[in-house]
Amino acid sequence: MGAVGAEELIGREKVESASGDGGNGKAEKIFVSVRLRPLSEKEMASNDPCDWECINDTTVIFRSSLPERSMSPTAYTFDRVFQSDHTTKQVYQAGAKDVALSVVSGVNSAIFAYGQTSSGKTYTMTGITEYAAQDIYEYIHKHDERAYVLKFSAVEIYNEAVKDLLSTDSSPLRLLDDPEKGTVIEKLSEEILTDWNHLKALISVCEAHRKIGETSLNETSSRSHQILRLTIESCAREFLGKDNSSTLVASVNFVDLAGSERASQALSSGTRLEGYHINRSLLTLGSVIRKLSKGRNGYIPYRDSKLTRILQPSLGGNARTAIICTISPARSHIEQSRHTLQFASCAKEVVTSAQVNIVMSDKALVKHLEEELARLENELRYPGISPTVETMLREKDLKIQKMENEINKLIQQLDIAHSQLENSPQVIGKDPSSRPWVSILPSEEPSSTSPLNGHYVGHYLPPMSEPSDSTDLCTVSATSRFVASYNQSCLQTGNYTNPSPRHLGQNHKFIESNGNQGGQWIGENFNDEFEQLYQDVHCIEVNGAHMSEDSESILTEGSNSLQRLSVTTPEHIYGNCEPERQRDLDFMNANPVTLEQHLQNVKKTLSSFVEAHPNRFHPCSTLQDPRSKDVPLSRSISCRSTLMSSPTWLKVDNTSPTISLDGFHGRPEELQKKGFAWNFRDTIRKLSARGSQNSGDSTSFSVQKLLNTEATSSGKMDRSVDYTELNEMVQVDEQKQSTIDQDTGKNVFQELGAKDTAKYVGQKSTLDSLQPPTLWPRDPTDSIYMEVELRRLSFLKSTVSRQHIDKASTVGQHFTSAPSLRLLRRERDMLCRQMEKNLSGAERESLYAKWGIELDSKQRRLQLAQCLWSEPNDIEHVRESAAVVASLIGLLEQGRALKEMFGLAFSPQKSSKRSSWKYGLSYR
Ligand SMILES: Nc1ncnc2c1ncn2[C@@H]1O[C@H](COP(=O)(O)OP(=O)(O)OP(=O)(O)O)[C@@H](O)[C@H]1O
Repeated sequence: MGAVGAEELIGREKVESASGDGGNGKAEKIFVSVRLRPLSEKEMASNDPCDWECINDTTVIFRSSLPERSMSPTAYTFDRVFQSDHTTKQVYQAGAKDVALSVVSGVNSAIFAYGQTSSGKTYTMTGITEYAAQDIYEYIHKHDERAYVLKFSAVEIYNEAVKDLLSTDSSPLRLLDDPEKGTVIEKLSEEILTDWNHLKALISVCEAHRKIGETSLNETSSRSHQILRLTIESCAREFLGKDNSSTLVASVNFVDLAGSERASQALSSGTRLEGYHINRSLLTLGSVIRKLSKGRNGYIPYRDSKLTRILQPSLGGNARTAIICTISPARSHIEQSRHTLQFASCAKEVVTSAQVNIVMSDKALVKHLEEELARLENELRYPGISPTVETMLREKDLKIQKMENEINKLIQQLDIAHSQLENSPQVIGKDPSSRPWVSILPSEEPSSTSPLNGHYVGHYLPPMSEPSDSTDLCTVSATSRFVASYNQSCLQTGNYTNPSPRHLGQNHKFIESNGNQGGQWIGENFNDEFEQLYQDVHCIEVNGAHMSEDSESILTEGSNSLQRLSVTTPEHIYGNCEPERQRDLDFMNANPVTLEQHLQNVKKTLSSFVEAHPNRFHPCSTLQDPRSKDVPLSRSISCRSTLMSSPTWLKVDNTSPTISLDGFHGRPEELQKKGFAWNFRDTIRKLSARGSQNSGDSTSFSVQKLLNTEATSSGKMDRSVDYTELNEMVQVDEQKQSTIDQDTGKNVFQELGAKDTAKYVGQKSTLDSLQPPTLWPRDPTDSIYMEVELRRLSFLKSTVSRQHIDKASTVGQHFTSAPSLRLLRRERDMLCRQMEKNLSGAERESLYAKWGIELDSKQRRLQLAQCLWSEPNDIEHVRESAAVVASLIGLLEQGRALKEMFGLAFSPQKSSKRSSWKYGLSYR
């Protein structure tokens, strides 16, 4: 049995407690050893042979030369056996020290000496007590971090009377039953030890007081059971005297039992009476040990003797116990020796359950009870689960909760994406002739993606609900984000649950089609009309196909958004879907400020591009023979018409007498030098003056709003476009009616006309306080066009951004692209009318033949209109489409732009229906 330090013991106890034994301590068998003493002089003198021999450290055998005893059991095995030549110190170190020193760790312990009279019990226990006391003091001295208090008490049980060996009063002491402490000896004196010498002195006192007598075997036979109790209290010095301190308290009992004896071995009647009591108490002890060795079932007769009653904790209770059984090797004592060995054999089966005894202060006790309460509650919650598993379960619960929250978020995102996916194709598909660009603004998850902007750069306003519009990109983004997040969650949990086959399936199909087929994103859910819309988009975007690689690199490096402008190639928009998704993800996370910066980048890059490719981007470069195949693709004459109508559009502002033009960039410096700068302020002032005569609040559209929008987007004005601006912009439709001068009944635009417009354009430079763009189209009308377009883009981007924010807080706000489709249909109808009006039959037939339309087929003009822009990757086709459109639109009357041509209803509309105005402008 190796020595175990106090810390190790405490640690072991904690481990055991944590292992789920409920804190009842460690179950441990009594350590039993047997010690053979040498033959006494008397035994040797009588030639009493030695029949017992220790063959090893654990086994003692009986070697009898007598044939009648050879049948008896010959070997006994114990935890340790000591031969006659073993010293008491060796017995102590190997058979008692470990148990004895448990006391310094707060664990009760007991060392027993059991054997027949004169077998060497007192001889052994005296030495063990001394060695143990020495070691205890030595330990205390080595552990200065704790403060120790040692107390000593001693009793003897003589003829079933408990006597205090430290007291001169020989009156017996009563045994009391304490509900917490168990059996306590009433009025037992207890000495606080000062040092080792003090203990030795007290032990000497006990020896002096102990009842001894002379027997036939032992002249100084102990006639009583002696119990020397050393109690040790210890507390960490840092907590000494504090409320939250805790104290370890334990006792070690050194028990020197009286020797069993036969009545014949007693010399007098008095000793026979002592022997009776001794044997009786030892018989009870043997009975208790025997019962305990068979388990704790049934009645344990502790109370049958004062000895077993006092030693109850040490016998299968809260203590570590070691029993040293002493025997005489002499043949003459063979029966007592066998009886002792049988007792030892039972004792080694007895299990005790020692635990660290902690005495707490009230405060510490309260804290401990609270912790204990929490532990018990957890036990109730997780019955039969160890604290370690319980902690793991609690962590798992938290993880599961976190994942559930994440899944809920993802499902919400998926629902949004799904609703967007459903909205777009359904609505658009029902109305194939509507203008598709309308659909971008109502997007449930709008973003300021560049495709939106790109629609307005070309001469032909393409559908805004084309494949890469914000709605669908957001759908892709949201779906991608969902799939990624969901997969991540699944990876973390190891569980794959199908969140929503319907949602995932549809979105997945969408993603696949978008990623693999580029423009064929619509898939089977979209009809031919919508496919046509998509082609229309491409026919504008193919503009970029003319560009050089340099221009493309400018666009690529300049801004992500620019890649979605019409000046990019289709591949930029659709060809590589994955980067688009990532950009959209970024975009969706962007705040309005970021979007504004984004727009700024778009503008800068656009300007750079225009500067780098003035010829190709020249607005009037296509003002040639529209039927010529050499006409470079750019804005058609319809653009020019629109430009001419721009001042009219500006005239609608009549509500802001103090117009702030701080955000207006004005004309390019280059144009100012040429005298082409447009006096924007004067124009506004003039228009405002005219508008002020109109119908008050109904003419609430403010140019300043547009300017502010532009200013915001350009970062020169710290102002974001509020959603209310959209409503105000919507009212511009109503305002358009106000462009009908109330006094004259004439249309203001018509009144100003091209001449006024040209005049304004040709006047002085723009505001002095504003810096013009460094790069700007050289053509004055182009410049105006660009300004208008940029304001439109700003407004749209800001509005979409705002909608993106508002949408999060607005449930059930749905937008459709139906108006857009209607406008597209209207535009085609317009082209059909123009064909009939401006083209002769021969010209039309020529066109039909050229475009592969059978002359006898129905709706040939509509077929031709639908053929336009249908092959965006075919530059020749695009040129021819542009030529046809230019030929049709170019025959329009100057100054009367068609609203279908530019997405802006510059020209006044006669309809007084409020709703028509709203649709006419609010979604552009
Ligand atoms: N291991 C030993 N080595 C040498 N002498 C021993 C040994 N054990 C006991 N003795 C001697 O044997 C005698 C009896 O010992 P001891 O008094 O300790 O017996 P006991 O079991 O206490 O007897 P009792 O029960 O009557 O008190 C003593 O004189 C003691 O010195």
